[in-house]
Amino acid sequence: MSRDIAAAVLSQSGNNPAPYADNKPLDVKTLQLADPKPGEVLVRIDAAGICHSDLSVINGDRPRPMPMALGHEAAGTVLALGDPDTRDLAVGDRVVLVFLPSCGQCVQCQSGEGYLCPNGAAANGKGELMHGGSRLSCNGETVHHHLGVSAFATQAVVDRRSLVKIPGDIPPETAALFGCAVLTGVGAVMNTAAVRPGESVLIYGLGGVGLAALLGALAAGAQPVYAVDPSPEKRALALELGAAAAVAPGDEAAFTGTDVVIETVGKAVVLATAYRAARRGGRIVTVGLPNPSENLEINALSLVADGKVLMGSYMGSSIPSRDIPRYIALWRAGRLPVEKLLTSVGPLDEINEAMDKLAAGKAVRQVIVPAW
Ligand SMILES: NC(=O)c1ccc[n+]([C@@H]2O[C@H](COP(=O)([O-])OP(=O)(O)OC[C@H]3O[C@@H](n4cnc5c(N)ncnc54)[C@H](O)[C@@H]3O)[C@@H](O)[C@H]2O)c1
Ligand SMILES: [Zn+2]
Ligand SMILES: [Zn+2]
Repeated sequence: MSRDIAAAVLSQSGNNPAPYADNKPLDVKTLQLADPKPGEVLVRIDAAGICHSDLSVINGDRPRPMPMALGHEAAGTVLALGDPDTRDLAVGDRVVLVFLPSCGQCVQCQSGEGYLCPNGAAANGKGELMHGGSRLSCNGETVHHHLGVSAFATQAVVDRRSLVKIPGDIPPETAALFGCAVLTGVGAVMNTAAVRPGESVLIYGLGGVGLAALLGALAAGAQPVYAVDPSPEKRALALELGAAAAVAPGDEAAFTGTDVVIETVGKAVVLATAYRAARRGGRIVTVGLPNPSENLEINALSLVADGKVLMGSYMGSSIPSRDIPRYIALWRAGRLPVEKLLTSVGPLDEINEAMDKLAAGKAVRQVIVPAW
């Protein structure tokens, strides 16, 4: 059995330069979605955020098999379970979708590092689900899943391990952000860097991920928190959220000597600058996903003589089933006001215009409501 859904599909990547609004690389069309297999779940997508990683598939920075139904940051409602004996999830449950399912069996999963699960990463790279293959097609042609999720759609079939159950009272537009921006940005601060109260933090890039990192740093008691971004509007938002200062790239000299530097831009040259900005003995966490052709140039001696610690952070080094409830608790206490990262809420058929805004740096998190 399969059902018809509406989804935003990319058929060719790397040759779709902005402006997306004129070019319309994403085609909103009808796809066939197969039944969930055992271990999989059919979900109605209630809200889906647009992340730079979606844009990176379109512009070719993240090469993926085509065609692909994009979207990976979402909140939804369980419609059906592939395995009727499932005890930890029921029809009607509200869920957040996460962009890397972990197998639970590999060395990384057994070491509490499911965010590095090679089996989840391999499935994501192939555009398939963990049990193999795709559940999406268009008139008989296979359509690939994006990061095991494909959320710019009215419904999705995903692995059980891509879902975290959440309380039913959180507005879907806010809940969606917990799936990527919050998990990644807050996790980079709290898990990867393990920021302690009173430490100074400098953040490069004030998109959804960088501003979530800023909120996470403040919630962790960091003091002061500085921010760098070329956009005056985003710098103003950072100040409103509690940054001590926010400057344009090139003007951050006054902040050098920070304890922790978080890079959320996705360019190797920015990471090199971020590396230099950390104090001797400081920690630099890199979150941005640059084009795979980019290499990092840092002074090799400095790494030793300055005792700096350079760390990569995928999915905020998170255990989603542990961390999403923690971040929701902080949100409820008013200490992680992630809804302030919402720029707009709109329908699926305006997705190209929304991508255009993201590419132009004019939005933080735009959320699509597929059933608009
Ligand atoms: N590691 C992970 O698990 C993970 C998860 C999600 C996203 N990402 C990556 O994180 C990055 C950020 O994602 P996002 O959705 O927040 O993107 P975004 O486009 O919303 O934000 C990027 C920001 O960087 C700013 N910027 C550009 N050049 C800059 C410079 N020289 N100095 C400082 N700021 C600069 C832009 O103005 C923009 O505000 C992307 O590369 C994305 O692919 C990584
Ligand atoms: Zn993302
Ligand atoms: Zn694993």
